[in-house]
Amino acid sequence: MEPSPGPREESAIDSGSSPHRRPVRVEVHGLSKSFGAVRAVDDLSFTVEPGSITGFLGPNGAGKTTTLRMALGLEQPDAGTATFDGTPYPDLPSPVRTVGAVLETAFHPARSGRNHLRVYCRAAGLPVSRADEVLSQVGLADAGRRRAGGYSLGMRQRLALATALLGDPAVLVLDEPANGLDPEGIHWLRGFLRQLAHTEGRTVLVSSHLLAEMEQTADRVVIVGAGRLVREGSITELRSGAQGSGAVLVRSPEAGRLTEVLGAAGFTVAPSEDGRVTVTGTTPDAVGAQAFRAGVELHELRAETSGLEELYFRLTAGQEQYAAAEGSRR
Ligand SMILES: Nc1ncnc2c1ncn2[C@@H]1O[C@H](COP(=O)(O)OP(=O)(O)OP(=O)(O)O)[C@@H](O)[C@H]1O
Repeated sequence: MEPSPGPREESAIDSGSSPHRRPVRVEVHGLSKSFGAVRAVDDLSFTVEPGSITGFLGPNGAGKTTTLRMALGLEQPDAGTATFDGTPYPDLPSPVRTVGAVLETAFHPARSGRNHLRVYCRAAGLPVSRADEVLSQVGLADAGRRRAGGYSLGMRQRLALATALLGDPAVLVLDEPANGLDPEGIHWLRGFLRQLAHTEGRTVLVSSHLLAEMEQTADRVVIVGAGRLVREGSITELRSGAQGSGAVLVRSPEAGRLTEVLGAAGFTVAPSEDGRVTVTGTTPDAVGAQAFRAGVELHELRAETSGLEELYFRLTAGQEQYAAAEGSRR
C-alpha cells in the first residue's frame, strides 16, 4: 500500500455517490521504462474507461507493477505519459480524491485497522470519520478495532482496499488484489469491484497474471507481455475472436478450394485432412463473407471459443521476464 498524500482538505466525503466524484478516464501513452538491460515497459499505450473493470493481464515480469507505479508517480518513466483525465498523477489537484491505489499491503502490525486508516486520513487531510465508513464498506466494521498484525490475508486485502477508498476516489488501481484470497474472498472481491465500477461509475484497473480470474471479473482486458501491449479489448471480443484475436474454425466439403480462396484473400489458413480449416487473425463474419462471395459451401463456421486460456498463453508465450536477482529488487 502506497501512501498518496494530498493537500489538506477537511470537507466531508460520502461513500457511494459523492457529488465531487466525476468519471475519470485513464490514458497511458507510449510509456517506457528500463532497469539496466531489462526493458520492463516498452512503448505501452492503453486506456481505462470509467464505469467498467479493466483487467491488466500479463505473465510474471510482464511490466504490470512498473506500469502502475509510473502511473502513480512512484517511478519516473523513461518516456511516455500516464494521465487521469489528461492530468499526470503528480499534478492532480487532489490526488487522494481522484485515485486510490493498492500496490502492496504493509501495515504496522501493532496498530488496529481503524488506527491505520485514521493515520492515513490525517496524512491526506481527510476527515477521520472516513476510517469507520470505509471499514464498514469493506466488511471490517467489527474487526477494525483489532490489531492488523492478527488479520488473515483476506482481511489485509480488505484493509488495503479500505485505504484506497478513503478519499472516495473516482479511479481505483489495484495490483493483484486477489492474491492469496480464498474462493469466498475472491467472490466477495468480484462483487465489490462490480459495485464500485458498474453501480458507482468508478474507473477500476486491476492487475493479475491469472486469466481465469480476470475472465470472471473484468469487462475489458489489457494484455501485456515483455512490457509491450499484446491485446486490448473486451472479454467478449477476445472470446469470440471478434477483433481477430482468436481462430475461426470452418468445415467445408470444398476445403481445398476454401483454403485457396481464403489464402488469396490474405488470410492465414491451416487446412487439416478432415475437411476442417483453421483461419487465424480474423472473424467468422469475414471468413463467411469471403466463402459466400466465392460460392464455397460451408457446413460449419465458428469462433474457437474454448481457447481463451490457450489464446492468452499463445499471446504471451515466452514473454516472462526474470530479473537476475528477483529477490533483491525494490
Ligand atoms: N526496481 C527494479 N529494478 C530492477 N528491475 C526491475 C525493477 N522493477 C521491476 N524490474 C524488472 O522489470 C520487469 C517487469 O517487472 P514488473 O514487476 O513490473 O512485472 P509484473 O508484470 O508486475 O510482474 P509480477 O506479476 O511478477 O509482479 C521484470 O523483469 C522485473 O524483474
